Amino acid sequence: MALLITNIKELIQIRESTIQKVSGKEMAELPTCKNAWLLIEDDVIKDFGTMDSCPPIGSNEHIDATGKMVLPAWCDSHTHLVYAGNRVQEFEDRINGLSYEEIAARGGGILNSAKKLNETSEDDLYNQSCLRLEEVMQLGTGAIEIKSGYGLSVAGELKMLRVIKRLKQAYPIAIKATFLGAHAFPAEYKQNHSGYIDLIINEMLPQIAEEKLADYIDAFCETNYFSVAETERIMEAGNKAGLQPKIHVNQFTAIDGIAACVKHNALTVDHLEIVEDRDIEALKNSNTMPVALPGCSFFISIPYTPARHLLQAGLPLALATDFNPGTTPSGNMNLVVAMACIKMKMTAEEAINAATLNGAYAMGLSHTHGSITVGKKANVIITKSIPSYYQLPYAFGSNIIDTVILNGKTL
Ligand SMILES: N=CN[C@@H](CCC(=O)O)C(=O)O
Ligand SMILES: [Zn+2]
Repeated sequence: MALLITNIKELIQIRESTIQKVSGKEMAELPTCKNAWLLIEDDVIKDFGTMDSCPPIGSNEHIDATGKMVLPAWCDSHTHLVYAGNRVQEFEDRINGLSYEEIAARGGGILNSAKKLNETSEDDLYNQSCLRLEEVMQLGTGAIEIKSGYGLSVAGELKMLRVIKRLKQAYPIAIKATFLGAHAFPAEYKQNHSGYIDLIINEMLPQIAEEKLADYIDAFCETNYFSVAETERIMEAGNKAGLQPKIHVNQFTAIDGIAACVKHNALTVDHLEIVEDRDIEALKNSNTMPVALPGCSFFISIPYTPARHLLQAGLPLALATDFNPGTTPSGNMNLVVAMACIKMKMTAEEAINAATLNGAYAMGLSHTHGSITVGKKANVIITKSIPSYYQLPYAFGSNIIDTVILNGKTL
């Protein structure tokens, strides 16, 4: 089954397969091809070029993309899309003056979501999660990471990860699962941190590894959550079980967690709203990808990740949504790209690189996703007729998407 897209005004993010991520100054370059065609065969990109070399339409399915642009589907490397219910009440409390930390200290926040999740059946949780996944696919996301972390009990964490497994089997989007048992300490372990970490390492992890339910391991390394030493225990155990770390760190405070993450070969360090020079030094010459989550900064009014400092230091950066009920109830990568340009002063080229190729790297998927490359998955967005790709951040909030194609099939 082949699909030929012709007369593409601009084919965006065309790369050789050897490029797995872009860093520093390289992020300002977004290779494109004007007046282009793209041939998709089954679920992969077969070839592309300029219209003067366009193959005949013949028996291929055909889309005429006159005036429209084509880019790789978004790669959202950090979400908590599987959750039960919502936290609208806390949103109202914050409007009325409480901070995220104050709400968490009163037993709200992550523990509130954990209570709801443990009272929800697996089927109900799956059905709620399907709706969110379908929504983000329509918004152009073609690869996504989903975390556990609202179970905080053996049964709850396994329930979340089994739901993620069912989503993987049911949808054409690429999904990576991350085990986030170390998201918060359940109330009964508040005075017994090592007891809860023992539960994670000795009870949860072996079952998760046995059932192959997770690809990565995560922890919330933060003041009042998991200390650097506690996070190191989690990372060590994860690495031993074959789960590479992807860690929440530097969201509210800088406590030298980033250096520890690099030491333990973390694939990503995520949030980084508060970054010290020593954090940047720790990331230099490492394979660890920093991930910014501007939707979280926007929603709970905290600083934005200092993208310009990271890029000036020659580091790469990925952008993701952080879709979750507490700090970011939105999985819209288009809005994330716009916020990165508007609030973090990233150029559209940098933001698109961060939300595609570098996002794919942040899920270990850059060999198959994140760029228009012969042999990669045919996951593309066809835009509406737009004057330039700057329309995306400029007309923030407008829907510029005409068609989403995942694994070669139109949604
Ligand atoms: N910071 C930790 N975890 C989530 C928020 C979780 C919640 O509030 O439910 C985040 O990435 O922002
Ligand atoms: Zn998160």
